[in-house]
Amino acid sequence: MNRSPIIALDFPAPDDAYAFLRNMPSGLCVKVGMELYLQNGPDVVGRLKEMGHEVFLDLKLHDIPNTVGRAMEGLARVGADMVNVHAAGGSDMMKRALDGLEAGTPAGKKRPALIAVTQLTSTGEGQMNSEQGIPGTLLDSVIRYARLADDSGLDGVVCSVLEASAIRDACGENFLKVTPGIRMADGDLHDQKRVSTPTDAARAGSTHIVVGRAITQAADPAAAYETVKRLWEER
Ligand SMILES: O=C(O)c1cc(=O)[nH]c(=O)n1[C@@H]1O[C@H](COP(=O)(O)O)[C@@H](O)[C@H]1O
Repeated sequence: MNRSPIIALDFPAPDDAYAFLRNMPSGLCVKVGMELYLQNGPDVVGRLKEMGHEVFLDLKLHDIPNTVGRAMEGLARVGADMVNVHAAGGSDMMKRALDGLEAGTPAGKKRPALIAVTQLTSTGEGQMNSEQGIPGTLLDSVIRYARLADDSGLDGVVCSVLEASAIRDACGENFLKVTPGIRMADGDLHDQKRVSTPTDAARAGSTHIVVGRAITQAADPAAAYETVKRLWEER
């Protein structure tokens, strides 16, 4: 995907997403997540592609290797540019996901990029320690998952901006660091815990930022998008 900010189209229905996009610039990077996809199916991805947008299909698959591999084989035909799994599913699952994507990608088409969620940006360190039973720092857990994803052949990870530079050191410049949890300096955090601004994301080495409510719920979403894009590109 190109490096423009990825707008999370977290809407219940395709018509809501299309209405939102009517007032936005063309040729965007957008994200279709569970809310839109699970209620409406794959057509929305094809339609967004026809409209000229690049699409990150964010379904965060996490199941046994065979199930994820076969699901990815099907998803490869949906036409997204990027898809994801949870790194916690393990190395076998991630390798099967990649094999499935490769097997399902139609001849002559580019395989969608495959990235793995490390620790959700809504997770804090105390919660990780007590609820997931993972001791140590959140940064250590994220780096561990990033290395596992890299060793499994994936193209990158989803992480917060706070871990992006350490992942660059561990996995290299070209390994994707897709960072949600983006807020303007005075923005509402909502349910996110590990947040940063577009400026800090650019400085920390994020390769992509994912921005939802800071744009979609702004009074003027097009102006909010332009501000995010300008700050992100002023790297
Ligand atoms: O995989 C994701 O996109 C994702 C991973 C993560 O750790 N945190 C996270 O917020 N996301 C997604 O990024 C978007 C963030 O939305 P906002 O918090 O509204 O900017 C949502 O669509 C989330 O599903």
